[in-house]
Amino acid sequence: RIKTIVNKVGTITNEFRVPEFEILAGEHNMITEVKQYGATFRLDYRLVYWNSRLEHEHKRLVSMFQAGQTICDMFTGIGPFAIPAAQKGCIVYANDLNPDSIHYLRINAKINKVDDRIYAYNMDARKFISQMMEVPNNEVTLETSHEVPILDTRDNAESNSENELLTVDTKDLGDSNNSGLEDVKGSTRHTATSVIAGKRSSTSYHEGNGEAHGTDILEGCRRKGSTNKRMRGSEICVTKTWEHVDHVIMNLPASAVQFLDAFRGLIQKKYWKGCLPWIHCYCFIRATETPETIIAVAESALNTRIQDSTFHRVRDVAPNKAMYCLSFRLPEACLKEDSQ
Ligand SMILES: C[S@@+](CC[C@H](N)C(=O)[O-])C[C@H]1O[C@@H](n2cnc3c(N)ncnc32)[C@H](O)[C@@H]1O
Repeated sequence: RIKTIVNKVGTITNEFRVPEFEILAGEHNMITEVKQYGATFRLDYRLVYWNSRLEHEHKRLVSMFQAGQTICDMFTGIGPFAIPAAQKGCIVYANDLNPDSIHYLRINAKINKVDDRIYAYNMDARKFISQMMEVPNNEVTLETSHEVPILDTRDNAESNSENELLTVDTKDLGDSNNSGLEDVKGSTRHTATSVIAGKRSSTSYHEGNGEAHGTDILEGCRRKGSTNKRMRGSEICVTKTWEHVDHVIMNLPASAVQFLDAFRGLIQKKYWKGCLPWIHCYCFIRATETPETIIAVAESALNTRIQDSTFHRVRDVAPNKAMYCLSFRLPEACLKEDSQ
């Protein structure tokens, strides 16, 4: 079944992290399908980033997520975190600057039948995360000129789906605390409000230790009764990203740490409910560096101290360079006070 044999040449230097390949034999066609933990990913190796060596890491991170949680994936690629997270019952806001990645993300969401749980965005990661956390004037609309909602869109990028409606059927929603839904339905502008499976926490963010009626940092915000299975339609309710996000994924190891400044004063304290999000920020550590070096850069970007961070060694990428995942809960000091 092998149709094309390629050799990776050079090092990745371009913005979209797309490697260069030379074709050694076979068809000059780089579109293929790969499988990871039961999900299928279609991609064109000439146009998008893909690395099968990250399979375990994709699996490890997604294993931390619970059904019903809200995930923001700032550098999603073709969706190797986003798709399994959605399969697990999370609602995922997935962004990438590369339009071809978003094209394949949408295709893959459909192939894996999770296009009702993934919202795709094609913009710079800083703009994306600030848009996610922006409280709309009337809590209804957001500026979404580059947004590509997967819901109700067609199979290919030529479908001009960017401006299509996101229509949300409100009739089965049991949660009465859904201001804005009426306006979402039929609105010509999509909001960051989305219908998700699972009951969301209605606890407000509390000053002090930053915990919302929780104990252990990972378990503290898990919703009661949530499982790893997809939720039933009858459990559908509504989330707003400016009120609560559970996890933020930042897999751009060469520079993700530098994007952490985007979180300074980003979340408005008075709207936020529950625990602050976990940030999973990938980075490279060279032989001359230590985890403390990276923490110092991260703290400088956030302009505050990070408590209880963990470093997970993902893989060695070169003799003197390893890829790590730095995980921590966003510090309380990053919240925007009412008066700011
Ligand atoms: C290392 S890849 C990771 C992709 C995917 N998360 C994975 O695990 O395969 C990084 C991705 O970030 C995207 N990217 C690079 N700069 C970006 C930016 N400023 N904003 C948003 N995405 C960006 C690239 O197009 C690429 O798809």
